[in-house]
Amino acid sequence: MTVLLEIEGLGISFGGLRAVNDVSFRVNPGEIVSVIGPNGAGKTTLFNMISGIYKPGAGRVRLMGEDVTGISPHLLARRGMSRTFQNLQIFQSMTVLENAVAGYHLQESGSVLADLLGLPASRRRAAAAREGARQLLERVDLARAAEMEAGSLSYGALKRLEIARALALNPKVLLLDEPAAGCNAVETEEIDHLIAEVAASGVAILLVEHDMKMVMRISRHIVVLDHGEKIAEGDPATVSRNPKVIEAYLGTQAEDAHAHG
Ligand SMILES: Nc1ncnc2c1ncn2[C@@H]1O[C@H](COP(=O)(O)OP(=O)(O)OP(=O)(O)O)[C@@H](O)[C@H]1O
Repeated sequence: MTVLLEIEGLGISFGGLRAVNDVSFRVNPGEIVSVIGPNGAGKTTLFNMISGIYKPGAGRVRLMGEDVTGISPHLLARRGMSRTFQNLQIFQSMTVLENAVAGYHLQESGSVLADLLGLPASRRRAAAAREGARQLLERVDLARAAEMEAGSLSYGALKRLEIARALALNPKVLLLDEPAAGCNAVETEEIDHLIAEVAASGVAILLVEHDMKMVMRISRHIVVLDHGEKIAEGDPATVSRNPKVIEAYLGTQAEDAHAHG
């Protein structure tokens, strides 16, 4: 089977702090892999290295076998990796449809001048983007909200809109940064279904998520970080029984209790 995303020995330091050290794992087509770990474990930093926001100090990122280490996020998007952000990147005063259309801009190779002049090729591109965006909204169950202002959507719907926008690039690999953060149980379940459906279409999904129930429910494979190191990986049942994992989580609870008590 083709490995879609391969992380090998990834590491980075900030000043003297090793935020991530020697982390390796793979994500295959159709797989949902989650990265978990206590606060400050290095999850966001790892994500930022994979998605080209930080240049790794060590290690390689391979996308469909090609070395893409340190390539900028928009070039990665064109090569088949797209991501969502923990803090929503939705344009609140635009309509839901316009937000979905915005997802197509990264894909466009035509010139800005051609767009300004309204040349036939750019008009065709705009029409295709609108049509694609409508289909995406169907897929994330937001078709009926297409003409609404994005700012008026519920939080769960906004999260689905953000996933729709990432899907506009037709990614092979999708990185989701806390897709269920701030969502209630019903919204989380809707996002669960959407992620499972996207994975079933063959996309490799990597997610960082604090909602442990969701992680255990939907992940095929879990990578556990603590203090920047990979301390365990495996299927949900194996990982949740691992003494190192239990200790890492209980350890932070004890530190928190100490800090607050
Ligand atoms: N830009 C930065 N400069 C300096 N230190 C950083 C930077 N980004 C992260 N760190 C440090 O690196 C470590 C890992 O942080 P990171 O945010 O990746 O953890 P996390 O697992 O995502 O945490 P959380 O669950 O709280 O989001 C922490 O000690 C953090 O303080």
